[in-house]
Amino acid sequence: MTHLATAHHAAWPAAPFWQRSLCAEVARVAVRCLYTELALYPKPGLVSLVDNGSHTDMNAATFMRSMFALRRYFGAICQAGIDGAPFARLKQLGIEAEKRMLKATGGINTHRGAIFSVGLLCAAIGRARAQSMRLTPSTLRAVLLLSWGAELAGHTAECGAASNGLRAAALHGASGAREEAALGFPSVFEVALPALAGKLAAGRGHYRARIDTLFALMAHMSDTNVFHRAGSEGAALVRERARCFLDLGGTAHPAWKEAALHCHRQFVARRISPGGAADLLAATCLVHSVTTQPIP
Ligand SMILES: CC(C)(COP(=O)(O)OP(=O)(O)OC[C@H]1O[C@@H](n2cnc3c(N)ncnc32)[C@H](O[C@H]2O[C@H](COP(=O)(O)OP(=O)(O)OP(=O)(O)O)[C@@H](O)[C@H]2O)[C@@H]1O)[C@@H](O)C(=O)NCCC(=O)NCCS
Ligand SMILES: Nc1ncnc2[nH]cnc12
Repeated sequence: MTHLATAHHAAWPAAPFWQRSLCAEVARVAVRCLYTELALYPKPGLVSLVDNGSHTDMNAATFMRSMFALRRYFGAICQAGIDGAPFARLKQLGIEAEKRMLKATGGINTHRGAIFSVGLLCAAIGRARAQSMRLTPSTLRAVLLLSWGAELAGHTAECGAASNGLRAAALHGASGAREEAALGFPSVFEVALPALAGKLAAGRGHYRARIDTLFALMAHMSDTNVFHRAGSEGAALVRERARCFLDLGGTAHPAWKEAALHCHRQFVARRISPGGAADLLAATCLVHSVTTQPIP
């Protein structure tokens, strides 16, 4: 049994064995997906094991410390889903996780969005399994919205909160993580997951399929990180460059890596960092993993 599973089993001795096993596995897969995202390269503007992208305040080690700090959170929020916990409980777990993230990173925001998006999907996995539902993309999306859709809709207009995402919404009319969740993660279930599954089915391999999926997310979604850092012009550039990459065949093009590296340099020169797309890539990999590979 992995260290994480042992630790999880020790943390929740009261839960039935199947719940402890599920939560330990979901936590393992969630952290693996965050690492998969970090390790992917080239990833325009984003931190990887190769360089820090558009960031001066964080690097791969910062993200690794953050992932380690979150290793139990994803299991705990999956357990909350199993228990049928209300949104308020999920939010409490997320806020506690944010504090652990900030302590581990010295105050740097590496995964606030992932704590929210990946956390919610871990809760949906737990809820679906507690109701003996097969883990399919449609059942996970339905469980998410049926269980917490009303509260997520209310969360989009949280008054009093100050955040880059809410400022981007006010300044640019951008939608962000809140709206994405309230709609049941359309960028994941309607764009990224079909892209990932399609590229894998086409024999593209996991590495290139993930690159194409990241560009599909950048071409489609409203990323408040981009609006916050580079305004509407920056957001338009991200969409245009991503669509151009995909229109030329994505990673099927023989010079795809040079094109992606050029895009990376362009974004770094403008301090553009599509952190939301990075989070939803990790979320997509999580959903793909649990819906295509049986969880013990
Ligand atoms: C719901 C919250 C995430 C709050 O959202 P809000 O938009 O109000 O606040 P932000 O602080 O701006 O967080 C949004 C983060 O979500 C990611 N994101 C952006 N657009 C989207 C999108 N369309 N869909 C999904 N996710 C999106 C993105 O997160 C990633 O980027 C951050 C790192 O990049 P960086 O540029 O460094 O970001 P900053 O440090 O903010 O900017 P600089 O100062 O460096 O320039 C990192 O967070 C990545 O994860 C956005 O940043 C959430 O805070 C909330 O309400 N939580 C409640 C508790 C909870 O989580 N509960 C769990 C279950 S309910
Ligand atoms: N690799 C990454 N670089 C910058 N911001 C991110 N947010 C989530 N993953 C990220």
